[in-house]
Amino acid sequence: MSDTLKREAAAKALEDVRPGMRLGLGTGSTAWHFVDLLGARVREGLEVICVPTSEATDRQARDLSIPISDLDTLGALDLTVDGADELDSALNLIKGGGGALLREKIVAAASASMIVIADSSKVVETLGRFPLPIEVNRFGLGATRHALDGVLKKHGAEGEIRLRGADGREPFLTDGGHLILDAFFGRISQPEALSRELLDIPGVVQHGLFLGMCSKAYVAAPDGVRTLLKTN
Ligand SMILES: O=C(CO)[C@H](O)[C@H](O)COP(=O)(O)O
Repeated sequence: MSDTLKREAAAKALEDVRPGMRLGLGTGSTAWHFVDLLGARVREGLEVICVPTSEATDRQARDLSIPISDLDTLGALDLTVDGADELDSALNLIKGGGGALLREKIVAAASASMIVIADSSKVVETLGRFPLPIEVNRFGLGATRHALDGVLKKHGAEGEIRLRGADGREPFLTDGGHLILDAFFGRISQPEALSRELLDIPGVVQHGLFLGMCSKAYVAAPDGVRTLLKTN
């Protein structure tokens, strides 16, 4: 997606921000634009308090003098604005392409509402074309992979599981010091069941399926920004 479209979706989400809000700040190239635009509003006098979902967003927000706090202090948030790798018409999401899924899910779950900003290429009929990021503990990786293989098979996965960043280099480590396994499903026809089965594996810390968490999405296309609302 072009930076212009990312910025347009981000600008639309900024219209939902009210003075005094406790905000969750997402991670990724689309969320970057939201934080950038928010920084400009804060410079103009908007008062908000924010919890970033990654070290990268934390740095960006601090550089822009956006007031930062944490969930230990605030406990709950009013709104989180974040990007997504895929979203369907029920506003179920795949997230974690940037590796921040654990903090993103903790922050979104602590928020009264979550808005996703994305371009129309991220909208899919069925989730799963984008490889599902699964955050796992380093300990017992072989056993975790073995258990995951069984879950992938049961859910008719079209592809395999890949350790992120492992091609000849050190594997990618999340902000929490965990590994990411990317699982190539092709299509995920039973996301709720899959979510439960993944979380039943002890080595799985969290996965990138965000089900029923997003209340609204701003989807940018060359002919404008569409608003999608959660229906149920
Ligand atoms: O989940 C994420 C990071 O963990 C991102 O929100 C997702 O990867 C989308 O990123 P981008 O806006 O760069 O396409």
